[in-house]
Amino acid sequence: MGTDASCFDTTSFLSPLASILSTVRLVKDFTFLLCLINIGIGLLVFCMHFYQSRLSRDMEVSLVIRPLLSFLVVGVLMVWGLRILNWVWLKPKRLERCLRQQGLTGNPYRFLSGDVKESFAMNKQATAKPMPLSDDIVQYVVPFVHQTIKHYGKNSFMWIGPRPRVTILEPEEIREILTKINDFQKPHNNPLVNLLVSGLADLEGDRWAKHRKIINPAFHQDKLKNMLPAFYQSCVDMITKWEKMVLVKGTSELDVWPYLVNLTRDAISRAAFGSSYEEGRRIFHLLEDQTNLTIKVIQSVYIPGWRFLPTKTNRKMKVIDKDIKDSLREMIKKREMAIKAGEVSNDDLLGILVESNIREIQAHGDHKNMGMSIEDVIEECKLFYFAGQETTSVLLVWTMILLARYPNWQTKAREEVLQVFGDSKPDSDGLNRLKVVTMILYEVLRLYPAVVALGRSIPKEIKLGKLLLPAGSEISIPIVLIHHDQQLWGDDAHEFNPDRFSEGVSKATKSQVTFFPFGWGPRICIGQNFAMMEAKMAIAMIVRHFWFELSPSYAHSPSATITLRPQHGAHIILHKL
Ligand code: HEM
Repeated sequence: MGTDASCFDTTSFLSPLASILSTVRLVKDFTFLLCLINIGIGLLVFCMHFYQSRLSRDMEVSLVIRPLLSFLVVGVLMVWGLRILNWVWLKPKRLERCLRQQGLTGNPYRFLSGDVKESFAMNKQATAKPMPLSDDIVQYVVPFVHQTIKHYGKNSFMWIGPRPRVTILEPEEIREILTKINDFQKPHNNPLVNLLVSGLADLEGDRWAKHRKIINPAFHQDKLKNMLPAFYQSCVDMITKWEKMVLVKGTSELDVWPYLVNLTRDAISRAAFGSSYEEGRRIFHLLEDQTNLTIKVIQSVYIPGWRFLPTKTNRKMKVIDKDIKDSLREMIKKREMAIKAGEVSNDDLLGILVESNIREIQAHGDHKNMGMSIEDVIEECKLFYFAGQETTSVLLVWTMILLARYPNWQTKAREEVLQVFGDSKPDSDGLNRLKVVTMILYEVLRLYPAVVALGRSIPKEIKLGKLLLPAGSEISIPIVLIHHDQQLWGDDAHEFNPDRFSEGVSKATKSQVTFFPFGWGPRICIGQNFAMMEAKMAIAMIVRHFWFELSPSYAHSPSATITLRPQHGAHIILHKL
């Protein structure tokens, strides 16, 4: 599924969201936090007075209780005060000293908000109007990171509120961070984001390993083959709509973005829930409503515990959450029973996941703890939607935009597709043989990575190259910057040139970690083959049916809002072939 506010240094897949949200709210939240503390103190004092008066009236109280109560209150206040002081000032200053002593530079710590305000302002300015039609997007997509590196150099850090975040650009260090997953963990700053997504992308340690092991089989290449009909049907539905549009004049102008979003939503609904597709779709719609509500809540105010208050939105969210969980629980139970009774073939993600879970439990002598609980499976199903849907639609939309801008590559893709499939239905062998289409998709992922940055937290002091990173600091790996680095990719780093992948990824990267749109190491995206298969199917079907070009009304504005979306859509003119 942000770092500086704009760039979504994320942590988990969804951490882009987490980071943005946490940074946005920070300043406002502190005010609210103080209010809460004040109210708490008020209540405490009131209770004290109440007790004191009762005690003195009723029992002519002992002189022991009064000082004891006062002592208790003062003690609690002092502990809280110190904790807050440490959080907002002492700790950030200590971390800052530690980083500066090692030669890292960045803005001085600004009370509580750090670089957040500036970062947001720059982001707002960068997306206020469309950028020129070029693929040199870094300064528009992550303006604050770009400016920080320009000003302070590559060894720099920035402030996400009171947390310093060190930017890492060296491929060897990136390799180390993404390999040592227990030392460099996903940031878990915002509990509200867990309302939306938990599961694999958010777990650590043994629980992560257990879930990954059980979920892995669902994404094996041989299982993905069985999901092709789901991808195919979703593409046919979209192409049929487009064909109707071009029927009369042979050409039509449209914003393809919402159609591609719909395509990937349909594809994941079918692939995840197969026969229960309609119910799956309903759940995904509920999840979408839930996402919007959560974003609204988090962006306006964040108070610890706020989500438990019975506000209108909170109540609505709870109803949706219950609806989603009840439906998923019902579906999962039915599946479990059917699988145990040997009734269904398990071609969809849910079936394979449930089956793999049952196998894991049986392999450990029916020990339920060795598998995932129903609640765990529910969270993983929700995650498939989040992690898998938006990212893939982003890949497709930038592919269409770039192929519209580079008709020579569109022609090459079409020629290859026609040569491999002719008029027949794309199958998995054929999709695996699409070399040009694969090169194009890689180059799109290089220039426009759906996830623009990864984030990691440092739970314990750790050495990284020459640096000794203090516990409590964070790391940002700005994927988009590394993908556009001229020292790593050559002078044409900002240009669309799929040829650079003609001999595969290892050759193009010289086996360095310089291309990692799906992450890298043990926590690499579990759905990358799923996404690539779906994207190849969609692009193959589109280029076979249509020739397309950019509409004059297209406004180029890549914007890192959760993922790297086209802010003003993707206006394309379709021509029937
Ligand atoms: C173009 C499409 C996609 C892109 C660019 C993408 C990108 C990523 C990235 C960068 C990560 C690593 C995050 C990190 O290390 O902090 C990730 C993790 C993950 N992705 Fe994807 N993803 C895509 C499609 C999918 C799909 C289709 C699914 C599932 C249906 C999926 C499920 C996941 C999961 C579960 C994780 C967490 C893995 C773990 O922590 O073990 N992704 N993805």
